[in-house]
Amino acid sequence: MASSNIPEKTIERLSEYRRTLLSCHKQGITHIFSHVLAGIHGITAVQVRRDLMLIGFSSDTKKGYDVKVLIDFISNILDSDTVTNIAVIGMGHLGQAITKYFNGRGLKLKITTAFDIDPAKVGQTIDGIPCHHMETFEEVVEDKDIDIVIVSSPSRVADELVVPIVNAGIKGVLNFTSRPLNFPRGIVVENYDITTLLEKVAYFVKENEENPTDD
Ligand SMILES: NC(=O)c1ccc[n+]([C@@H]2O[C@H](COP(=O)([O-])OP(=O)(O)OC[C@H]3O[C@@H](n4cnc5c(N)ncnc54)[C@H](O)[C@@H]3O)[C@@H](O)[C@H]2O)c1
Repeated sequence: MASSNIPEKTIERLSEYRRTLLSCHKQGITHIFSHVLAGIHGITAVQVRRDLMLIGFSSDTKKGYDVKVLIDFISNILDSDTVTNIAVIGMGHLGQAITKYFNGRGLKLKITTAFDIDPAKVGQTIDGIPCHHMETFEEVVEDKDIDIVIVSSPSRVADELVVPIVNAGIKGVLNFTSRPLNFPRGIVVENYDITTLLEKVAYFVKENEENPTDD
């Protein structure tokens, strides 16, 4: 996906660790051992320590990691200095669900804008987000300083969105349609196809049933 010294899977785990750490911090927990963090995420303590070593974090004390220090350390790696503005393309069921879920979480990522073609949605404010027509995509992206888009349009129109996204200078795309999208180098893209993921789960369930293990 992106060019980075830190592997993609580690980045995903760092984001997951941070959510756990934030929840600990909220509960007043000040320290956490690597094996506890590992247990919560269903991985080994070695994996947690390896991930944290990769980002240069090594202040494991007798009491475990300092939760607040680790949150700040991971945030320095994951977050930009400023808020990153995100737009949703296709403000239907999924687009609205993602917006509701995501905003108000105090992250450095914020969905600020939506695009659609439905006259009933264009010009409206949906869940606090103004919805613009796709025809105005390039100018609105520039005006609202949008860096990332979430594609939740119908799959059949996903291909048509590639050129406008590139032309508008979008830097990252999270695509939820069942149509995998490719972009020129330099644009980070993650295709999240729920059917593929579900079929993968079902396959391994079948495998487990056919070849049960003792543990
Ligand atoms: N709903 C889910 O749980 C779910 C889960 C995983 C993936 N998906 C995928 O997400 C996508 C959206 O699903 P949904 O259920 O929200 O559909 P939906 O029909 O509720 O929403 C699609 C929205 O996209 C808009 N749209 C149509 N053409 C457009 C265009 N050219 N540019 C911008 N917007 C356009 C429509 O007006 C509508 O508001 C689909 O590709 C679907 O396969 C949906």
